[in-house]
Amino acid sequence: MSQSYASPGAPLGERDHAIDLALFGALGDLAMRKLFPALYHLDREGLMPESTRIMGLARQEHDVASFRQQVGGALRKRLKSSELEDSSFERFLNRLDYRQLDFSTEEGFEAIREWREGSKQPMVVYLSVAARIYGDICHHLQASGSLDEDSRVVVEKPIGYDLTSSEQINDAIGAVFPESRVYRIDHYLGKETVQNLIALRFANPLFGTQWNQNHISHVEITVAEKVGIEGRWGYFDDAGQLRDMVQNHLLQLLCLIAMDPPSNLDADAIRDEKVKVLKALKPFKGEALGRDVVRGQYIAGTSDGQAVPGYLEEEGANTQSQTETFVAMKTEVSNWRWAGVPFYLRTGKRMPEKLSQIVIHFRQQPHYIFDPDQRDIASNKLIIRLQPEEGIALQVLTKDSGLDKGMRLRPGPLHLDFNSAFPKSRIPDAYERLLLEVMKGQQYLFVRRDEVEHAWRWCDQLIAGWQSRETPPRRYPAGSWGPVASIAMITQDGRSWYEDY
Ligand SMILES: NC(=O)C1=CN([C@@H]2O[C@H](COP(=O)(O)OP(=O)(O)OC[C@H]3O[C@@H](n4cnc5c(N)ncnc54)[C@H](OP(=O)(O)O)[C@@H]3O)[C@@H](O)[C@H]2O)C=CC1
Ligand SMILES: O=C1O[C@H](COP(=O)(O)O)[C@@H](O)[C@H](O)[C@H]1O
Repeated sequence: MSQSYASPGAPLGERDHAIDLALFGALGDLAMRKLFPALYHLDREGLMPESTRIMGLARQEHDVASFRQQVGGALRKRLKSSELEDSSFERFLNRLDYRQLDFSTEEGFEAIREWREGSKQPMVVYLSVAARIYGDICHHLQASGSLDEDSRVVVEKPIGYDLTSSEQINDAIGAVFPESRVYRIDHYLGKETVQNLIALRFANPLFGTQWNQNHISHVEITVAEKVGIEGRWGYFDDAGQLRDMVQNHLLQLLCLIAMDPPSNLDADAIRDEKVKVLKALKPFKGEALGRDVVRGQYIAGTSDGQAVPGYLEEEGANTQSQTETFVAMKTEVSNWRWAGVPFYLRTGKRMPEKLSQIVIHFRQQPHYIFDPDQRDIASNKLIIRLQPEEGIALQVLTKDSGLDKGMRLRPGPLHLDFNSAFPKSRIPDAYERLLLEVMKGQQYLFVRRDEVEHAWRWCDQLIAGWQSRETPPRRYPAGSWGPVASIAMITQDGRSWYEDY
């Protein structure tokens, strides 16, 4: 069943979307850093109905009091003191319950059925654990009679390691939950600016008419991370930056830029269009692999002026690893709208700053009448900044002011900075929005099974190409913008990565 993107429902705070949330992996990194703070904010802002209950589940021994204390400590560490009002804090902690459980065996799952007995609100099962145990948990929930026809499941990325493993995981989830009740998280879809992309593209005729190969010369998507591996070497080294970031976040951003207008704002209408883009992504063949893709791995360098170790010196590292911590590539969406328009993607760990942005470069005027020396700057750019400061800027050309300047052009932004444009509204974290949509039963911000699988199909052919070539990743110092080859890759087309704002 598809869900409406547009239907606003009743006013905030009055909607009937109370749930019983069973949070598997409640003591893990994601739960403590992201999920509990997001749930707390929803509660504090009056978006969590009174009867909502939250059950934490994990392997460690805790009673309810010590679990609440642990979550309370995590909230205090992560939230501003102005966000921690006593009444909201107490109310939120009082919603929490805890059961110690080993997810790999059925024993103990009846505790969830007992917790649910008599409850009239739907259960949301949030699997904040490694994907390899999603199937076991779903099976045990069903076998213990804990589910009903309204129960939903939320699963984290990455779903699998390649197409085959993702199909196995999706089959195991699908044996218990129909697709209409599966919420696959890609937290980039919950970011404020990503939401705005849909509004920008489909509510502004100005862009609607220009959004194709006749008017756009190329597109850049950069997701640069300042952090390194953050103690997740074991997970990351099996994955690498392509599986960790490109397969999901960057391809989702690319889909939202490249997709055709959906016929309406229903979840499936949007997802159908995204799937068409994924199917049209050009595979890398033959020499394109060496020419259009750059893999990198960071070596020791600096971050914020402090010395930091290289990837192979991180805690727990295997010193022979060839895993990439950086990828840059040039790809194309092979369809009528985008034929001949390169999409340049790059993402890496230990880059100089945290920066996620999309830059749409518009073509130059067909006939140019200004100073020939300024030809390079003479094009419009639309810059969509996801983080750190969310905003949208349209770079336009005006005349440089001053009597001595003649008809000199000057690029300048028409700039919408969300923080200054809407100073009273706090920009919510992606997980707040996603959790609220799960509570409401809206699927438009979640990834459908076929999207995940088409994305894997495309990544698998790239990884197979890498494996057949056996080329080691190129080194780049921590604190730099990646291997020089990634700059050469775009320069060979007479372009450069956009680094101003
Ligand atoms: N952390 C992040 O920033 C991100 C995480 N994700 C995804 O979110 C999910 C969770 O990640 P993360 O929080 O980092 O993982 P963690 O390993 O930090 O947390 C997992 C939690 O699940 C518990 N657990 C694992 N196996 C069992 C079991 N068999 N029985 C009972 N409890 C178990 C762990 O308990 P114990 O500590 O006892 O092992 C721990 O509480 C993963 O799918 C990950 O890929 C996605 C994006 C970002
Ligand atoms: O999913 C992941 O995302 C984070 C980056 O997320 P952001 O919201 O901070 O941009 C990344 O560090 C992590 O490796 C990856 O698993």
